[in-house]
Amino acid sequence: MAVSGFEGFEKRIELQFYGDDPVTGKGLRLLDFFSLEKVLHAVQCTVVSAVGNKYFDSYVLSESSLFVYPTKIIIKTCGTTQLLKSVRLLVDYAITMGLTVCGCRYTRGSFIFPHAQPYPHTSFKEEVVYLEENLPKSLSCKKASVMNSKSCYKWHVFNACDEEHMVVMEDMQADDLYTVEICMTELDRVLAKKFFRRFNDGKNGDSAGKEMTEATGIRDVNRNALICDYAFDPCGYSMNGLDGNRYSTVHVTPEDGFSYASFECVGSVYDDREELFEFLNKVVKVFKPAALSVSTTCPSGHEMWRGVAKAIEPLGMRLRSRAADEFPAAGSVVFQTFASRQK
Ligand SMILES: C[S@+](CC[C@H](N)C(=O)[O-])C[C@H]1O[C@@H](n2cnc3c(N)ncnc32)[C@H](O)[C@@H]1O
Repeated sequence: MAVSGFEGFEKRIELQFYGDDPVTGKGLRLLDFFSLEKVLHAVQCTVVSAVGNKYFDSYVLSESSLFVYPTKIIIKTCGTTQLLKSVRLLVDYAITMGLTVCGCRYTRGSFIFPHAQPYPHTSFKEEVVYLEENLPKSLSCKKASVMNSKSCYKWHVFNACDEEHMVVMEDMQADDLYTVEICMTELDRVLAKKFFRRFNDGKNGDSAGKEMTEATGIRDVNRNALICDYAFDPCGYSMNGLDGNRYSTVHVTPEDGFSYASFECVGSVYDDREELFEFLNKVVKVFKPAALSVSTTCPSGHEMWRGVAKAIEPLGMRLRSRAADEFPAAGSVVFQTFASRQK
């Protein structure tokens, strides 16, 4: 942990591949655990809990989460982890499995303790240079952007894709997927206390995690999800939810002074949107943050951000800023920030 406090804001990378054997259809899910551990060792985190289903494997990490699909991998890490060190290793492992990387998306908010971040996370510029040096040259359609807000929190996005597969990727986007990433700070103190373990509770990380999932209301966000949860000692909480081929994930740093919680989920733009808006509404109620940002990534033209704002505003949150940008193959990213009306 940094001398100052724990950095809750996560770094997130998503790598997309092609070349999966249609017979097994397992792709990256066949990567052995030893190799995954090597990747995580480079990033400086470990697996604390894991569960998979028919569609993907999910891992709760000592610093956030990892999701492995046949042709997609998503790693989200917080603290002072060196997430980008995973890129070269993953691309190389994938080659040995007959898979080729064709897309990369890196996103993060603004760190609370930027000076505690190690290379290559010392600045966004450094991160972009590092990504460009470690991704294959074939990912030539690139764009890096810092999306501003009225507060000190900004949204950093780097996107790269292979020109040859851009059409395929755009088709895949067109068929559907959105990602919603919420970052909450200055959590309600009473609610944040629920993410502290009781002294000598006689539980382990898994059983204490289960208890927190129920006691905090996180279990009610999506009752259909299979949940893999973990409570850290003396405080902190992480969970992955699996609902068919969709994941959701929650991470909590409850310490006063740098409290932070995040929620992320994926889905199809053709799903029932009311369900998503209900999830968002329930999650924000679990934390009642003073400040919140939401980044919505989806195929251009779907305007999911409108409903996202409508779900959050009735919870005593006022929209402070909105920024939008377009990225090759990834579609449109809309970054919205909100502040509690009570502040
Ligand atoms: C890993 S969790 C959740 C991460 C998430 N990105 C976040 O900060 O919201 C981080 C919380 O767990 C606490 N924690 C306790 N032991 C930890 C450990 N061994 N590794 C990482 N975090 C730990 C931290 O102090 C912090 O409150």
